[in-house]
This record gives sequence, C-alpha cells and structure tokens, in this order.
Amino acid sequence: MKIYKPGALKLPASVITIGALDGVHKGHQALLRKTKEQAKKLGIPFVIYTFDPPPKVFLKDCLMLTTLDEKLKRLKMMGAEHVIVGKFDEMFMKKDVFVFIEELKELNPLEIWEGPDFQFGKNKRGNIEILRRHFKVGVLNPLKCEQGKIISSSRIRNLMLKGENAQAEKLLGDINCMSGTFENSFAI
Ligand SMILES: Cc1cc2nc3c(=O)[nH]c(=O)nc-3n(C[C@H](O)[C@H](O)[C@H](O)COP(=O)(O)O)c2cc1C
Ligand SMILES: Nc1ncnc2c1ncn2[C@@H]1O[C@H](COP(=O)(O)OP(=O)(O)OP(=O)(O)O)[C@@H](O)[C@H]1O
Repeated sequence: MKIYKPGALKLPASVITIGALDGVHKGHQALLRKTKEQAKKLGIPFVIYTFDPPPKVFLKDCLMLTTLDEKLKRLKMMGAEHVIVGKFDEMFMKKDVFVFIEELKELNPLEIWEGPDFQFGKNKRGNIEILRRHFKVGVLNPLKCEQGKIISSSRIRNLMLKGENAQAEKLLGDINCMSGTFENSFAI
C-alpha cells in the first residue's frame, strides 16, 4: 500500500472513494469493498482519499476513533493500493469545491463511490449531485446494523461516550475476519 500527499498521485485511470473514514467501521468497509470490486472489474487502481485528522475531530473536537496509523492499518487490511492523506487544517478546509474536483481529475477516476450523504469542499458546498457533473458516481445504500439503524462514526462515538463499548466494537467490525484480505503484514 502506498501513501501520498494530495497532488502527488497522478493516474491514467482509477476507481476512488473519498472520506474521513474514522474507525473504518462496517459501513465504510462495505463502501471500500464495493470500490475495490469495481476497480478489480475494470482492471485499474483502487484509490482511497482520506483526511487526517477527521474533519469532525478538527472542527468539533469529536472523539477520534482511529489514529491515522490505525486507520492506515485497517485500510491496508481492506486491500487498499493507493491512499491519499489530506492534512485537514484551516488551509485545506478553505479549498473550494471546484479546486478539489480539479485535483481529483488528476486521478482520472472512471468511477467514484460514496454514501448518499457525502459532502466536500469549502463550507461543505460539494455533494453527490455536484460530483456527478464531473464524474460517474456510484452511491451505496448505507449499511445498517441488526436493529435497522445506519452505522456511522458519530453513532460509534456516542456509544463509546456512553460506555457501550461492546456495541461500538460490533459496529466497527473485525476486518481480519470480514475482508479476507489479511494475507499481508501490517507494515505500511
Ligand atoms: C477540500 C475540502 C474542504 C472542506 N471544507 C470543509 C469546511 O469548510 N467545513 C466543513 O465542515 N467540512 C469541510 N470539509 C469536510 C467535508 O465536509 C467532509 O467531512 C469530508 O469531505 C469527508 O467526507 P465524510 O465526512 O463523508 O467522510 C472539506 C472537505 C474537503 C475535501
Ligand atoms: N453505513 C454506511 N454505509 C455505507 N457508506 C457509508 C456508511 N457510513 C458512511 N458511509 C460513507 O462513507 C464515506 C465516508 O463517510 P464518513 O467518513 O463521513 O463516515 P460517517 O460514518 O458518516 O462519519 P460521521 O458520522 O463522523 O459523519 C461517505 O461517502 C459516507 O456516505
């Protein structure tokens, strides 16, 4: 797995997903599996664009579920090939939607996969509809838990804050058992 700063990776074709991915929970895992599957079908690289720290941790001081190191380990176990890590700070968050879209164009994504609520760019002005003006965007139905509630990093943070660690762990999921891509070492 290779790690890049924004702008450092240029590809003739790719399938990508973008997100904070804090925790790399079961919902994220479903999204990553779909993105990876599409990349494999097309025979082109699978790229993940993530942020560190997660925007909600930077902006709202939320509990961070996984450090960058832990997140990268989990992404590696999910079979990530190329991971772009954007340092999320005052400067990064002021990046306009269309500047970010131009940056994505350097990856020549044939497909981008996200959940329906994905937002990006300065003041969160970018969404799936805007992304679709430039790229083919696949939207995955959000994965729900057994009780029918959508799995999210926020929900897991709340469970942890309430001391409901077993349920939080359940929603985070054990990637080793689930992905079947545990053949490699943890080294990044
Ligand atoms: C270039 C860029 C600028 C962003 N600027 C803001 C911002 O001004 N305010 C904000 O709350 N989030 C901002 N974000 C974070 C997004 O709202 C969102 O958290 C991020 O794209 C990850 O998506 P996810 O939360 O669905 O994982 C920005 C994201 C990107 C890529
Ligand atoms: N349960 C889920 N099923 C499928 N995709 C998901 C799920 N949860 C998040 N995603 C998608 O993963 C990408 C990254 O989302 P993000 O990192 O914001 O996760 P989140 O769990 O919604 O976080 P938060 O609760 O902090 O907003 C987005 O495209 C989002 O729609």
